[in-house]
Amino acid sequence: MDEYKKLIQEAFGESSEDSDDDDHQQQLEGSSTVAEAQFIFGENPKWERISEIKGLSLCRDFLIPDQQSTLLASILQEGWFSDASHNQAMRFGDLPTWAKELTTCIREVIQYSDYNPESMKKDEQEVIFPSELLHREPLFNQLIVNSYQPGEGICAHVDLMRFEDGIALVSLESSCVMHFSREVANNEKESQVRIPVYLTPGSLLLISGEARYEWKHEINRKPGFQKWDGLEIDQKRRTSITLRKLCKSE
Ligand SMILES: O=C(O)CCC(=O)C(=O)O
Ligand SMILES: [Fe+2]
Repeated sequence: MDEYKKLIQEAFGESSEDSDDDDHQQQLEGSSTVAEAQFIFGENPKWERISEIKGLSLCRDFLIPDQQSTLLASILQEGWFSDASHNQAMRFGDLPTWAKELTTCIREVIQYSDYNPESMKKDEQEVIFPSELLHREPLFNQLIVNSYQPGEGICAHVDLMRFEDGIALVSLESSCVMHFSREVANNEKESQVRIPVYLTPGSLLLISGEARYEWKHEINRKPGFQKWDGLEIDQKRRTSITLRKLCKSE
């Protein structure tokens, strides 16, 4: 992050870190620059490793509340969910401007976080997002927006093989617990390991490698599943954005 700050100061002078609400509001609307990324991510976006699952990284403070509102407004403006019976929208190829902007933000938050690939061992470098995936063009060309009403979830699944490795998931509105699960052989008996991941509004979850191919993920709304720190989550509407890249042969 220090390198990043130096870069911004060189390019835009000391005052480039000053920001007000208007600056925040504009981030997802216009084209992104290095300076803008600073406003979006605040000082130090922190990454959490989900230690049991290789290839799963969570950045809880990816979008500040103003950014979450702007992003949600852009989604609502698409009109996809104006009919209450619609709860999912899909786009392929040329994504809406706000989704391209979000993609730029995702690339930048990975590149400019405290995490420093040069000083890491090879296997640690894979923790956030493999660099060959981060530098592909486009990073993502498929988008799904899900709008979940209280009580709605998604069954355990591995994302389709028609999508490449490297998936990003941004959460808005109500928090939820996503469970990652897989079967393991234990003394010749199969058992299931299930790891809960708490997705708060504005968080970014990156899924690659083992997390993408060897673990299923689900949002189970049955009683007992939506609990965190012993407390039942107050479920309201939740909106999620999934960004992926289609395999070339498709
Ligand atoms: O809504 C979510 O957070 C997950 C969506 C998902 O798993 C998918 O679109 O494949
Ligand atoms: Fe999925």
